[in-house]
Amino acid sequence: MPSKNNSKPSLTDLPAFEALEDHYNLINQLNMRHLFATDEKRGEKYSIKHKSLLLDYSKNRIVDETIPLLCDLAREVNLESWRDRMFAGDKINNTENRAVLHTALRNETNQPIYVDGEDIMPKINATIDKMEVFANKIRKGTWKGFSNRTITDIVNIGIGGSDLGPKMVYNALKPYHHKNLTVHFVSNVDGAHIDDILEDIDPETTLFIVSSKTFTTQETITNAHIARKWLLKSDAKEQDVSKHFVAVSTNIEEATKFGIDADNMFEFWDWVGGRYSLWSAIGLSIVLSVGMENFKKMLSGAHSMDEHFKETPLEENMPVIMGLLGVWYNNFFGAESHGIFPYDHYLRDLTFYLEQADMESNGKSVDRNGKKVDYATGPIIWGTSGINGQHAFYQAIHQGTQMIPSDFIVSILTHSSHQDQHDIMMANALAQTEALMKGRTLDETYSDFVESKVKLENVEDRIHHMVFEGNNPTNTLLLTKLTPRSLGMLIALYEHKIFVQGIIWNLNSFDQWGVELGKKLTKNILAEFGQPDPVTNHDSSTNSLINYYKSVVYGQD
Ligand SMILES: O=P(O)(O)OC[C@H]1O[C@](O)(CO)[C@@H](O)[C@@H]1O
Repeated sequence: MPSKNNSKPSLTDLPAFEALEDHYNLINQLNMRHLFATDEKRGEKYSIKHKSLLLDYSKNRIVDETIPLLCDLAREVNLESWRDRMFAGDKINNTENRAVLHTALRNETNQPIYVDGEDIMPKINATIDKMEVFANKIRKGTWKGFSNRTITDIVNIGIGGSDLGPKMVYNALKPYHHKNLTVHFVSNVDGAHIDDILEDIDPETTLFIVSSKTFTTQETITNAHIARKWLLKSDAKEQDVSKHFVAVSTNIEEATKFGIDADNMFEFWDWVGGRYSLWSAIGLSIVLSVGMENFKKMLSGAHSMDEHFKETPLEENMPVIMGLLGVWYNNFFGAESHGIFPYDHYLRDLTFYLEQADMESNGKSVDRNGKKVDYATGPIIWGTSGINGQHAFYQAIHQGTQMIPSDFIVSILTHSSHQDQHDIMMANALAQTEALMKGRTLDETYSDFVESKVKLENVEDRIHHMVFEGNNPTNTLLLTKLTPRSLGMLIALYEHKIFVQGIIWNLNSFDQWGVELGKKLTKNILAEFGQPDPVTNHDSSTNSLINYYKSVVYGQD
């Protein structure tokens, strides 16, 4: 058994962490209501603007000393040097010996970035050019299917990072879609998912993109084979497959084995993590839909957030502040989850995307040296469209026993023609963060009744149910308008927030070993479904569940 390098002190032993503990003990009972009442400038003071993105973090349980102390912690763990190493292409993904360079994919400056002595910018640019040429053919209708018809439907087959990012962006950029192209996303290995889509499309006018970093993911490869068979059940012949299938992968060998032409392959590289890959060729479905010009605007927005992250002092740095506030609640207040609530219909998939981005990155319990941590790491990320959440789970945020820090994300200008509806949504978002911060005291609850003149039976018994403690932390992120550029900024903001937290927690945020064991056991169980005898080699629960399944489906006892 190899020994672990335990020489580095734990996060909780660092002087800056201990200073934060003392600070927490001093201020954790303070109420934000009081803090707002005693500082008229609080809202303005605790906000950061970067281009069209405004972060108001004033409704957090902080005082003037808090952010500097959190920044001391960031400095003590060398956040700035880790950040610079990431941008420079150092192999900071130590368990896979890989660089972490999704930022290179949006490196507008085109300054060389080296991996193993090779400048990677020329190959990034070549792939972008290849994507553009291909996308233009589809978008202009010059690429023809086997029966000489133009393509009207794109099906992206992928899962995890090869699905969530492109799907989230596709939905977010609806106003920029090509009018004659619809993109569908298949991820689930449940045949019902692909069936639902195949039912609505025509093999003569459909293009499949098989998107898989590894090209070995069971769900994706299974779905890709189903799609291929479906195509060949029409009048299409083997030689027509290349007109209807393209691949996006780092594994050219496997994609070739699947039967995809080299001309129809769009490459990316092992220094792009799956959940950070929407900026790469994995974004092909986005380019097909919104065009390369808009895709480049999204890259440019992300690049501007990269520059902000690299160049702004920690105390005014948006991703740093968001990351550190998360650490404040996680490690000091004991919050276990973090809510993401977009108040924008087009951003409805953002939370799902961030669940993977955040939890696959920082949901870890050993540090980058393999040592078990003795502090909390990545929180549970959850949420949905805010306005829907209000009528579902906000009850628990307002009056439950758990602290749930959350982000409210709102676009000021709407793409919709219904300004009155947009006003309602905006007012709701602002009202929620105000209510979460302020709460409503017992006295105020009484006065509200008196004012409203509502006669309630047994007010005395009920009144306590109507009190809101408040003091619930929120961030408000305002986008001037949801555009390719502001979307790029927003996504990069969260990527860097996750990075900041990973560094504080001393994690490798760029591997995902936690997904492997389940994949391995799936293979064993799948093989056992085909065996005639009952299985006995698992625990008694798994044995009986497998045997029950086999008896119902295959009639085996
Ligand atoms: O793009 P691939 O290699 O098919 O992987 C899909 C997803 O599966 C994972 O490896 C998890 O199993 C994710 O990290 C990744 O985004």
